[in-house]
Amino acid sequence: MSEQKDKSTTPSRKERKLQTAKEEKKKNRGSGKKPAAKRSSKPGAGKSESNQGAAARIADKKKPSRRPASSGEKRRPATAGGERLSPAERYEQRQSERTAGAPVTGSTSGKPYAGDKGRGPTSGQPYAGGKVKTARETAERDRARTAANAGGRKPGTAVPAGTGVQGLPKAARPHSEAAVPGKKPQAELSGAPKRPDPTVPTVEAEQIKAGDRIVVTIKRIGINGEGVGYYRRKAVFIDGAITNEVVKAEVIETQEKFMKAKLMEIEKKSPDRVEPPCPVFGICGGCQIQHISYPGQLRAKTEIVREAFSRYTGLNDLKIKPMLGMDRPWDYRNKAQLQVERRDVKGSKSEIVAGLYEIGSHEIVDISGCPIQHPQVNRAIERVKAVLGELNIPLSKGDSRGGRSDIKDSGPRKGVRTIVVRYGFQSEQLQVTLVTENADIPRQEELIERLRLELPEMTGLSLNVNPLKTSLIFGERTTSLWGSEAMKESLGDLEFELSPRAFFQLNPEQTTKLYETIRVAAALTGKETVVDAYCGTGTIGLWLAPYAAEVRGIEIIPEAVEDATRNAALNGRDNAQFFEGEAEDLLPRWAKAGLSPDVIVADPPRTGLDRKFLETVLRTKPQKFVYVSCNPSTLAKDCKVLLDGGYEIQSVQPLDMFPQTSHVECVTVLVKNS
Ligand SMILES: C[S@@+](CC[C@H](N)C(=O)[O-])C[C@H]1O[C@@H](n2cnc3c(N)ncnc32)[C@H](O)[C@@H]1O
Repeated sequence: MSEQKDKSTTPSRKERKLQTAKEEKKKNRGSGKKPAAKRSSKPGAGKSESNQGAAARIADKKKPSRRPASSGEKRRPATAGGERLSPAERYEQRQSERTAGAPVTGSTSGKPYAGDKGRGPTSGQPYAGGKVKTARETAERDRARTAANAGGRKPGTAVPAGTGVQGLPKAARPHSEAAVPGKKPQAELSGAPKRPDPTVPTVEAEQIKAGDRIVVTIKRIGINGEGVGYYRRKAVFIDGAITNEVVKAEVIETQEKFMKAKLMEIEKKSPDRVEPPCPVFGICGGCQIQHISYPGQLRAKTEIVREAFSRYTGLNDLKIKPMLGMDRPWDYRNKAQLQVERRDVKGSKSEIVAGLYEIGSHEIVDISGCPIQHPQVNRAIERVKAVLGELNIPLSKGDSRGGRSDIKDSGPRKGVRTIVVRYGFQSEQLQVTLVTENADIPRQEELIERLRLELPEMTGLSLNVNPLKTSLIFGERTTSLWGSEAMKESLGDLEFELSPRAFFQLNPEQTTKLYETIRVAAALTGKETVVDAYCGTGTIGLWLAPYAAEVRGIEIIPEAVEDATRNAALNGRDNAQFFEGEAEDLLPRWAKAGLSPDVIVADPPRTGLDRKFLETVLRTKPQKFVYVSCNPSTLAKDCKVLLDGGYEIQSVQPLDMFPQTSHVECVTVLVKNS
């Protein structure tokens, strides 16, 4: 009994320790200090209080967000250059800097190139214009997904994000610098397949599974802007990695001939790496290579062209002319086609979001203030959004009255699905087209009145009806709601009228360089018959007409052909005629009827030339074939057919029509073998 009493009144050693800790906690409460027991259990115990405080501040600074990281969320530490942050984290970090009133980093407004600092807003305002909430949501979801993926790896190969290859058990390390201390990581050698080092444990490419981590040296930039390296001769595609970088990446997909991997860490950073200025870079699918300096982009694109020709034609030492770039590779797009959605916002009614689909999904990413679109285009999009919201015009997405396209059987889809805005850099005219599921838009008079008031530069408002669930923006039917359906724009000495559905090059500054390159390449003497295939509104044909005997254009969109015919008259080019039809159908018919063009210029969509069209070229044998292409792969494949059919390549001139994206335009001249 007494013993029992003693036991209950005399604290045990464990209880005493607990009591001391409790007392210390109580003492420290208010001062913010951690209990000594806790402090001493950490490495670095014994540091002075001021050191502890400094360490805590640095850690705080490194937090990309002011929001506390949710439990279970794993954060990769940011290096000084920020290169370990995912785009979503980078976005969040920048957002918190901006909210804190810090200047927007990297503004080189008015300077040539983005330089190594990237580019801030030319207008001196943040890009997102305060309308970044939706992008932030997407960024958060992206981070949550990353955290979820990190938790779902297989035991044995799983390593927490940030631990890199060293976190793998030795046997599972595919290319581990830890495998043989002091040795160069084998993966650094992996790009150039060399004899395997027998002292390094190796894992064959076939054994690699999703979730494994590998170290790869990036050899080049691929056609979609991804870094391309090799793991034991197998190609690895890694988004966000740059040529000559050594990166740690987590495999996300394995196929027989290639793997896809996610960039985890950069071991050796390229001097071409810059901070992408756009907050939604890496989330929105619009740009792919904002993280590469502009000179680096031009080099990468030249390599894309070289690689395509080498792969598809076998021409390994083809001479490619120096890329024609821009002095200021921003604000260049004269047109935006953005999907719209009405979203609920806590505490207020709803907001309208306009943007592009997130990479690999049907979620719209808000791209307000897009840095590659002309500021007038951005401004017009904001105004149209505001008016649609103010008048409560039904939208096809996220609008219960119209049915929701993202919810099955939620009713018919009715309402605006896309806003299309095109701005004339020379004419300063603005064309606005709303693409809807049906032509039945309510409050049309008010809509016209409000838009005219908000956008005095608007010269035409049209409605295009596209009821189909398709990736094509426009439907067949366009009606003018107000003003002139076609807008005016000029290039060089030429004036053009452009209907809403008609193609017009997106980058006017580069377009004049493109057309001049074609003119010089065609080297016309005034005697030639020229075919302008895939002619759009007749721009190339009309550019060449003064130097040719006759120009015939072919175009599939009827309104564009009408524009081209009007444009010929407008510019007094009476030796140019334009025809509606498919190039692969009309050219053979003309050839059959006896037409024998001296020069054919073809500027097809990304899919390239139709086989029937190519066969007709080989049959009619023009002296010169000028191939204008925005897709090096289809260009090179089609050139192979022409090379095999008796042509040779005279010149390849790449041109940067789409800075910050991986797209590249090329003018390739083929001549008949003598
Ligand atoms: C890349 S754009 C070039 C337009 C024009 N050359 C220019 O510089 O503005 C391609 C054009 O080909 C048209 N097109 C697409 N498929 C076609 C086909 N099978 N036959 C004729 N034209 C076609 C498109 O409507 C578009 O106007």
